[in-house]
Amino acid sequence: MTGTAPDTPHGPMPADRARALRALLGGMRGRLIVSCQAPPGDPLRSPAHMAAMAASVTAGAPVAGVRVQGVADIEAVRAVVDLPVIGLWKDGTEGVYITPTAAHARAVAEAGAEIVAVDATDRPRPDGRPLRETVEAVHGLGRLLMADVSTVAEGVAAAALGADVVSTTLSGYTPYSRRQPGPDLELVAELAGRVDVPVFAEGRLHTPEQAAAAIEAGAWGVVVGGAITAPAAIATRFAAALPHP
Ligand SMILES: CC(=O)N[C@H](C=O)[C@@H](O)[C@H](O)[C@H](O)COP(=O)(O)O
Repeated sequence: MTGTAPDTPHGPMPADRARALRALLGGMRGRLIVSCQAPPGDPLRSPAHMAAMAASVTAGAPVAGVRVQGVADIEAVRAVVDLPVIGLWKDGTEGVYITPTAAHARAVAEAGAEIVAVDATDRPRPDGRPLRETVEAVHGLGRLLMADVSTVAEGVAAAALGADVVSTTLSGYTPYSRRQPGPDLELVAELAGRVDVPVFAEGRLHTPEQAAAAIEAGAWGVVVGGAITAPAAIATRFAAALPHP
C-alpha cells in the first residue's frame, strides 16, 4: 500500500482523515472481512436480519470488517456493529449492477460505509458516465473506494483512476473472465504484483485453507460471503457430500 492520501475534488483530503482511512486499511491486513448479504427472496433478506447476522458474526469471531449490500442494510448494520463497513448497492442483476453510478455510491457513503465497493469492470455503465466520476464522488465524501474487478487489466485501470483498494469480486461473473469453482488466486497474485494498492481476494472462498492461500498469494485481506453467511449454500455442500443428497 502506498502512503498516498485520496484527493477530494477540492484538493487533498485533510491529513487526519487520510490517516484514519490508512489506519482502517491497516487494520484489515491479513484478516477476514465477512460479507453479510442475502439474495432477493431469501428469508434472511431484510435489514434487521442482516444486522443480526453481522452482529452475530463479529461478536463471535475476530473479524476485521463487514461487507453489506443496500442502503437500509448498511444503516442497520452500522447501528449495531462497530467495525469498518464496505458498502455497496446492487441495482439489477445484469451487467454493471454493483453500485453502478456516482449517485448510488454517494447514497452508500452517506448510509455510513467507510469503503464504497463499485463495479470497476470494463463494461458499459448504465448511465454512460465514466467510473472516474464515482471515484471523485466517493473521495469527495471522505470515503475509500473498493474497485470490484474481474481481470488484471481492470484492476490496473481502476488503481490508476484512484481506487484505494481492488477486489477480485467479479472474476467469473463477466463473460470474458476465468470461470472456476473456487477463488481466482491467480488474479490475486497477478494484481498484487501490478498495483500498489491493497488487493482483496473475494468470490467463492469456501474454506479456511483457500482464505490462507489467498493471503499467501498476496491478498491484503479476504472477503468471505456465502461460506459463512448463506445457510442454504452451506447445507447444500454438506448434503452433496452424503450418499443420498
Ligand atoms: C458477483 C457478486 O455479485 N458478488 C457479490 C458482491 O458483493 C456478493 O454476492 C458475494 O456474496 C460476495 O462477493 C462474496 O462472495 P462469496 O459469497 O462467493 O464468498
